[in-house]
Amino acid sequence: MTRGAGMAGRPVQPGQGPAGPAKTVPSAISVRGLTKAFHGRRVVDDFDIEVPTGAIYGFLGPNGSGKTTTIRMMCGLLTPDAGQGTCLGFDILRDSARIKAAVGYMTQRFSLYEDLTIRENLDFIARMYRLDDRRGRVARALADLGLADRAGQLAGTLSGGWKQRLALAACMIHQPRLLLLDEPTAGVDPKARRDFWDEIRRLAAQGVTVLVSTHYMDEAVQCDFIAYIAYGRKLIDAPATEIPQRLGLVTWRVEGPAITALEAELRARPGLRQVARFGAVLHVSATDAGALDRLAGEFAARGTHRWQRQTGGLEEAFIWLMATARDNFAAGGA
Ligand SMILES: Nc1ncnc2c1ncn2[C@@H]1O[C@H](COP(=O)(O)OP(=O)(O)OP(=O)(O)O)[C@@H](O)[C@H]1O
Repeated sequence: MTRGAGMAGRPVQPGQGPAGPAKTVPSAISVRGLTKAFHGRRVVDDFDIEVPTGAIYGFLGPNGSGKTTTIRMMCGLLTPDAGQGTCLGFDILRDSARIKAAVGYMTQRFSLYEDLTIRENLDFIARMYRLDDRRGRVARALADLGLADRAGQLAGTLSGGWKQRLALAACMIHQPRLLLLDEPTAGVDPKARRDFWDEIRRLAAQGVTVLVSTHYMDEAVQCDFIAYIAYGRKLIDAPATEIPQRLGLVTWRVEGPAITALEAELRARPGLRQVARFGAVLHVSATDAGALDRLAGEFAARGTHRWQRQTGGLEEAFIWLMATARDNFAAGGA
């Protein structure tokens, strides 16, 4: 699935063969068999992926599962022990300098100068990249992200949400075609999160491909595709909307009085199931549809609560995945 109909017919990238009219857009990333070991321990194992141009691709998984290492290898920032592929049409093993020049990287921590103004920070980054028309680029970056009115403000005095906007503006100033986001909205208020993701969607619609490494549901639900990684292996890789179905997750929605007491009772019942609270409603999910349907039937027969079977959503799937995985730092392996 390629986001943004306007993308069709973009020229084929170098290394992908001759550009002809109306060619389909090549994948932004196409890698096979990526493997990496540190100190004899394999932290990424035989990783394959195709990332469509303009997609927002989420990388989920427990701490230490290999998400960052995988992303760094795909973008030519780290050399794999084995495997091959292309990123933005460049060979990940041979052309890492060209890939790096086309990638914007937004880390979790604010890494700009707090005692420089917004404009000075952007100008500094533009100098680092030795960009032409610095003044124009900085002005456009300020305007695009709604920062023009605040250009003279010291970066250190900005709120979390504005700092994040500035960080995004800074990592887009060289107009990268691939954006790497590492838990980009951690610790940012909900309104700023939404604004941030609106901006990311706008960039994706223009053809910027976005890779997001995250532990947060709010960020996962913004992604078009999700790859779930544990112990260095990709366990699931699918369009976000298909993830619940891939897990085989069935969900019952429960409404009614004294929902907290019911939640406790359901949690106390043996069997592998998930009870997630969404306000005054419970979502009870499991992969064993038969067992869950019997449980729902038994509780519904009491007549105290309304039980409705529904298709599992990404929220339930995300909670399921994160709950079943432990941190992977201590994982053994070859
Ligand atoms: N340069 C390195 N040298 C040695 N070990 C490393 C190095 N980089 C990563 N590791 C180890 O590789 C494993 C995978 O790390 P990685 O950062 O890729 O995981 P992650 O899924 O991104 O984790 P997190 O969600 O905590 O950021 C971890 O056990 C980590 O300690």
